[in-house]
Amino acid sequence: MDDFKLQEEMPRSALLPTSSGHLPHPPFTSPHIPVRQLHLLTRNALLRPARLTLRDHSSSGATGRPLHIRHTSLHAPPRQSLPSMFDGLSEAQLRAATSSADHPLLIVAGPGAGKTRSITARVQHLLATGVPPARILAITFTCAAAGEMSRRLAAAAGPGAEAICVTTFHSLALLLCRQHGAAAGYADGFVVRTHKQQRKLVERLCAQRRSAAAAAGRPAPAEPAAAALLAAILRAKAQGVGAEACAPPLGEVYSAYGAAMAADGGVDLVDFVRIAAEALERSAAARAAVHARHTHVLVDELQDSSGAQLRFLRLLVPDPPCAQRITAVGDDDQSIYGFQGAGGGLTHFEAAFPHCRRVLLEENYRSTGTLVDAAAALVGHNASRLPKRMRTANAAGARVVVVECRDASCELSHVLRRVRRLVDGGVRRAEIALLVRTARTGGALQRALAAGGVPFNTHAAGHLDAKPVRDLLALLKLLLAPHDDIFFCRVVKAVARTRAKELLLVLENLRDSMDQSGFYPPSAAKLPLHEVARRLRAGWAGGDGAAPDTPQVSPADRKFVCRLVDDLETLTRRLGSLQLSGFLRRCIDLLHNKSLFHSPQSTRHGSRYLNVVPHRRTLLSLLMEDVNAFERDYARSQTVLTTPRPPASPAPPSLVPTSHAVRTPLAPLSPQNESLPQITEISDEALLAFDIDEAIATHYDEQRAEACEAAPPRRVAARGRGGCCGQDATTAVGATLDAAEARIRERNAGRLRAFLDYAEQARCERKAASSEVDADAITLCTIHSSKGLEWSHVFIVHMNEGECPPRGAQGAALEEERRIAFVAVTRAKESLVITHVARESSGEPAVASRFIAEIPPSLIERHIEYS
Ligand SMILES: Nc1ncnc2c1ncn2[C@@H]1O[C@H](COP(=O)(O)OP(=O)(O)OP(=O)(O)O)[C@@H](O)[C@H]1O
Repeated sequence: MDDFKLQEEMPRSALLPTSSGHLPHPPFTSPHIPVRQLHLLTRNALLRPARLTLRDHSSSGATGRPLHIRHTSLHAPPRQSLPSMFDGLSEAQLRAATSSADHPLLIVAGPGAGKTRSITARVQHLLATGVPPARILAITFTCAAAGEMSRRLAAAAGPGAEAICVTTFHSLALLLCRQHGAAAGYADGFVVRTHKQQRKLVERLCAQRRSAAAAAGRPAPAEPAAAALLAAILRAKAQGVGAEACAPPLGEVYSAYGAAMAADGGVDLVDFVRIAAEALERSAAARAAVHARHTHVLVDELQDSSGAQLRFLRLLVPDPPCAQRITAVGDDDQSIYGFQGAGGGLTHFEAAFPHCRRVLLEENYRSTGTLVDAAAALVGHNASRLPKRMRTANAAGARVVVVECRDASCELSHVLRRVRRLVDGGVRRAEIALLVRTARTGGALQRALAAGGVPFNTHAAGHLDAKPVRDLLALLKLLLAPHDDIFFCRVVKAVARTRAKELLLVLENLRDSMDQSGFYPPSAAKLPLHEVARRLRAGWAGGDGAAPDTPQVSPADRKFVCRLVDDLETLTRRLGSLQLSGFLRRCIDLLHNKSLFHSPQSTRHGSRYLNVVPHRRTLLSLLMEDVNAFERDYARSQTVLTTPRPPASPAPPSLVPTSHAVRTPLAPLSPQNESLPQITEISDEALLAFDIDEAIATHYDEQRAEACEAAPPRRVAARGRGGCCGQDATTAVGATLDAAEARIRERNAGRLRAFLDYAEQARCERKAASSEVDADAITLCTIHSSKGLEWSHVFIVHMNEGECPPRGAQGAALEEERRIAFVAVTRAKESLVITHVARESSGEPAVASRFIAEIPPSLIERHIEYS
């Protein structure tokens, strides 16, 4: 074979297809190369960032000879010669994937138009053009979407994709808050309040307002329910609207809510993004670090971003004249989180990045022609939307089946019959989905499916919502925030069970009396209950002054308090020595309901905690799946979101077991110890495998001897302690181990905090991890949870006025409801069945959803089912 060689230093962009899909004229030299080899060569150039020389191994053995490429053969731009990562992409998708990275790019696409595919191809394109994976930041809205994107990238781009930071808005903002929150006035140790805690706070504030009104002789203020007030506050926050801009009573409660959260050191999910944005706005150093770390940003599902998220996003990218390398993809017709303050993401993006280029993807690859037409007609009734024309080259397929059922029970049996018919006809259960607008209908369906023995998965399930898990999370939070009474009370309830209420009352009374007793140092602020317990325990043990006079504490309670305080201290110590999964198991051992972690997840019908039937996994195994998923993301986020470390130094003689890797040095030792081998910072992998208690117990003497051997004899002699195991050396090694333990504990605390943040976000998403999905089961989920997914056969159940849309929806709210219905319709690939009832369970006549009437009658096949 002739020798061929690529021109060295040729820009790889020269190998990329132009916007028309043609390969550009290449700056190659020399004669002949077969098209197949050219294809390979081009693909290699795209996939390998390094300079490329192709060698002929056919004749010359291992080293091979450099190959030269025939110039003319590259002129031919046949589609089949395009690199495989672009194979099958449409012209528009190709344009989206390969458009210049130096400009902001907005990909606007309809459902099933291949957004996910295009954004994955764009990442591949960036990698192929030499962008290091660690410089790429991909942001999604949910943990589940982030997991899906990671999987797709790994499948498409191989191991290199591991280093890409795929994260969610919340996770990224949280991490930046923890790292740079001080710039916005927030300490690292802030506590993330759960939704329930937020609601309770609003309830308390409302109660205070009522009491204040009663005390002043005024009538009680007329206020919406606490849940509605909280939703309004969170929505306003997400939209960047302050309390001062809201009318009473919302503005007043909002302002009191903010003050109470700040006093408490708590934040809610909306706060992260705001705090992170404020930190980036105020700290040029933080901004510079983020810009240097991530040169290319990609955002999926942009339509779901709120004003606060857009502001945050804008700060992740440098100002012009620097290149603004950001790509966002979204569909305004699928914006269904307006109730959380999202909306207008696409137009806001174009305003934030004025030089943004736009690519439109209109072809639907998912659904039949009939379904595409039905969906387009439905959403066409919305006034506020970007102009878009959905089309498909797919076959017309069957008409949409609309079934009017007598009532809810008739509807459920009808749906079940149709599902069975599909399965009996050979359809895989995994290809069927039942979509509902509300969890109430979902609960009824769940009961029907369970009673009918039909296996199903539900994306509304949440093992993180199970009580034992919430108890465990409270315990973990208490370890990180021992001053927090909310967590302490929950832990006491989880550990002491029936005695908890009385015991907490005793502790609260003791706290009140502490200042007067003289036994305890007076303090202006209330002592945290955990601190009260700790002081009691120390006093009873005779360690902290005289034993307190506490006749009101029964011997059993006293024993309980001592044990609890000791256990919490032990766990805090163990935090410095155990990997996360092991640590969680130790914590579970403390809870009275620990046996529940080892039994299969139970079913709770009819509530938002819908469940999977049959399900053999235990709560513990589900939790450990979360831990594993978290560990994968965390390890990656730590390497890609923090400042690069200096190169690893060779490991010195180790003071820890040799299996535990060691890296860069810790803070210098004190002068008298300086010649001892230094304990070094322990790597993440070592942290995972390292139990310092065990290490100290098992290896201390051995390590001490090693350390002393390593110390220069001059030093030991100078100390005059007569040998390598002298006091100085022992103290030095002990101090060094202490320092290492403290450092590991600090890092593990950071990891635990990040895990709690992760768990809270996953819980809020109310989405089961995809690993929970049973492959041979149909899917039952809310329409919101179905976003981004697709099935061959979809049922939308209970499409009635009052359900979809809910009662009273009008204007923007009605348009959002229509988009929700649109999302549901566009999940189907082949068939869609919509059911509604003629009579409510109360006996009242029911009305079919107006959205059904907005689908052209020619696309509908109607049935009536009253049997
Ligand atoms: N160029 C293409 N040729 C054939 N099939 C395609 C193409 N692009 C995408 N698809 C298929 O179309 C379906 C929808 O793709 P994808 O999930 O990426 O769309 P999407 O725009 O993210 O959809 P949605 O927003 O509705 O969730 C998938 O089954 C995908 O494999």
